[in-house]
Amino acid sequence: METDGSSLVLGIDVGTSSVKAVLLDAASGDVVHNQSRDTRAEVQSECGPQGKEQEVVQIIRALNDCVSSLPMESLKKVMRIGVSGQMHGVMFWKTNQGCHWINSGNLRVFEPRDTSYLITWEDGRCTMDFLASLPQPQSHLSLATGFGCATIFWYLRNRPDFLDSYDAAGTIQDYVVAMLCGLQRPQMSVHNAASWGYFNTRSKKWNIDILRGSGFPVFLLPDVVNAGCIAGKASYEWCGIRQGTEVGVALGDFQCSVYSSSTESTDAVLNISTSAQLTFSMPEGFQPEDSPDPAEPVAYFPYFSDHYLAVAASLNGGNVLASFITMLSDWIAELGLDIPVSTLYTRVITAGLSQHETHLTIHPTLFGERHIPDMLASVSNITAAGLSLGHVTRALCQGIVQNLHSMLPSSRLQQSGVKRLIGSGSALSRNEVLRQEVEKIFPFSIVYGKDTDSALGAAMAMVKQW
Ligand SMILES: Nc1ncnc2c1ncn2[C@@H]1O[C@H](COP(=O)(O)OP(=O)(O)O)[C@@H](O)[C@H]1O
Ligand SMILES: O=C(CO)[C@@H](O)[C@H](O)[C@H](O)[C@H](O)COP(=O)(O)O
Repeated sequence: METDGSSLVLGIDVGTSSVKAVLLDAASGDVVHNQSRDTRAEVQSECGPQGKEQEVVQIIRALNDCVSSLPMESLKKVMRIGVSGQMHGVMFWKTNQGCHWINSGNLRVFEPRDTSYLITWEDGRCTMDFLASLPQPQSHLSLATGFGCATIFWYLRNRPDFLDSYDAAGTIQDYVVAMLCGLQRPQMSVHNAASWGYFNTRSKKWNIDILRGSGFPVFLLPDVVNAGCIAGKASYEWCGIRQGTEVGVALGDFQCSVYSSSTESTDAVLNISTSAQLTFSMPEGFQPEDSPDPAEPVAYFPYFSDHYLAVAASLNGGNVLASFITMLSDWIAELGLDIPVSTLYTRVITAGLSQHETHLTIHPTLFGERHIPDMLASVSNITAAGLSLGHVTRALCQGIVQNLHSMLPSSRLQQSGVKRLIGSGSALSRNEVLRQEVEKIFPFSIVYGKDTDSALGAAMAMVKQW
């Protein structure tokens, strides 16, 4: 990218709990501003507690608010926009009718129109029996519940009328790019296509024949392009960013968190946000085995320039702590009291810090794991002396880190040449107990990034021409 010393790149991350935005000075590589907003978008799913859905209007309002709170004079200098977000999920809309552009104060913003909810990566509606009834993908990645194609198959088999209302689909971040650029057909990067299932990362093509043969609505599959490509230009001025600004195809959030934080090939990245991932980069030329082992906790996801990342992607990260806080908050309310959630986080973390060790053992897999969906959470070694808030918080944080470590142990990282661990994600940066547990278990030097890592990675990927 040509820079004149005043060019800024906007990076956005549409996460499961919050949206983040950073402004990166393309010439110096400095972050000049950043913002985040909680989305609070979760809605009841028609599938009951197994379903995990989010209100798209709520997410986009948080995004508009987050971006427009950046300084106006800086937004006017934005030359490119990079977008990342929560992978695997799917939402639906109608071509050319997915949003309307409105005035909000003196700014132009877009509002979703007649879209579905976003069915997220946390969605559990596809049982093992249901997944076993689907055609075998031709991909090195196993299919799991919460993956876009599995969710579309679920609608096809259980609510075919639902799909009749739509002719376009994508992840939430693909939707954002499609709306910003007014795309006729959504585009999807190989990062997000791989996260939907039924995608072959070697040929970079959907398993069209297999899908079509099972009656899958293949017209809903976005056009796939390489990560790092430009998807189009902003069709309107947005939050003060000028019309015509280039917008990159949406990227995966975990690839972007690695891109912003890992500087050496011998780095591993541990990201804890709503979910958690431990990942390192595979050497150039690495190609995964053609077919997956469903019991293997480490998967290989496409990165940039035909590289792969080995990743242990846990479904149990900050969401486990958030569930603990919700449980406490509900109990407190039932007892007739009221403590704000932010105060609960602070007090719980303070209590955990005062308890350095515990014999209490919490296996925290409230949400199962993709390689063992039926293994739920458990607590053991409970003694009367180990019931304080400090013991429980310490054991919970220890459990989250140990669970991830059991999926990708230090020994395997060392054998792969890892020498340093980079910690990222706001659940980690805001929780010292979690950081202490990371430092106890991993025998590497550890460096912490900032909580806008994926948004920063999305911006950095747009500075570099892939
Ligand atoms: N006040 C807080 N203090 C510490 N941790 C928090 C606080 N609020 C939320 N969290 C943690 O941060 C997680 C969400 O992180 P975030 O980076 O916003 O997620 P995402 O990138 O998935 O949108 C929550 O699941 C929770 O564990
Ligand atoms: O499952 C994977 C990768 O396979 C995930 O880790 C991937 O990064 C997803 O986007 C996350 O689960 C959601 O990200 P976040 O909102 O927790 O940051």
